[in-house]
Amino acid sequence: MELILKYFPNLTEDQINKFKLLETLYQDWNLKINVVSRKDIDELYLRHVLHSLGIAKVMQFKDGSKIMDVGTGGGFPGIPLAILYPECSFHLVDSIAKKLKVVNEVVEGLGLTNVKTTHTRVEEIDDTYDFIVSRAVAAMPTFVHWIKGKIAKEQRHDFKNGILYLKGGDLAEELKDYRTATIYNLTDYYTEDFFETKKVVHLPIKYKG
Ligand SMILES: C[S@@+](CC[C@H](N)C(=O)[O-])C[C@H]1O[C@@H](n2cnc3c(N)ncnc32)[C@H](O)[C@@H]1O
Repeated sequence: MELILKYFPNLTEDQINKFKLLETLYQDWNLKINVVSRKDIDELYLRHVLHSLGIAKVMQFKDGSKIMDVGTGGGFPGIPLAILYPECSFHLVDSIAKKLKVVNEVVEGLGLTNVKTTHTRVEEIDDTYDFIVSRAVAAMPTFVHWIKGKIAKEQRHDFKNGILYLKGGDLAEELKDYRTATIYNLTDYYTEDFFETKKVVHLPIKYKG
């Protein structure tokens, strides 16, 4: 938890309590339904919470923003972002029901009122969002295809509406067809070795009505 405060020192009491409670909730639920690997649960704050919040280091969501987390799995990056941005609404989507069971329990345990979850493939979602966030779900071309038509028209941020994807490694090949993509190295914000190869990719997506 100190790790979170090191990089996000202005959290409210309520946010601190929620971040603290995450560990207990994930430990309990992970025993029943394994959604986070054993190694990762021991380093929940580094590998999951801080990593998810990397998106918030790159850009800040304005109050009232609508965000979808595609392939949220156990709730990452959606849950940590929902704690950080209580005035934004988050839609967490996954095609595997048992993962969402854990997410729903965590959302309830935290008392988060700004999160909704849907058990479906993202292709079936019929709504629009300011931003679509994700981690470890699909290569960019597939992902872009899936989220077609799901980006809102109205621009409310300096960052253009689109995708904010947590990715790692060499992205040159994967992103070669996306000239408008910008890569942000998380090492610019975090000093822990874990972030050495970790990045946030921002890909603006044009609204197609
Ligand atoms: C490797 S896990 C990553 C989970 C989480 N984002 C994380 O980083 O911890 C990938 C997740 O994407 C989900 N997924 C894959 N394709 C999907 C699709 N088309 N629509 C919704 N969820 C999908 C899977 O069910 C799985 O839970």
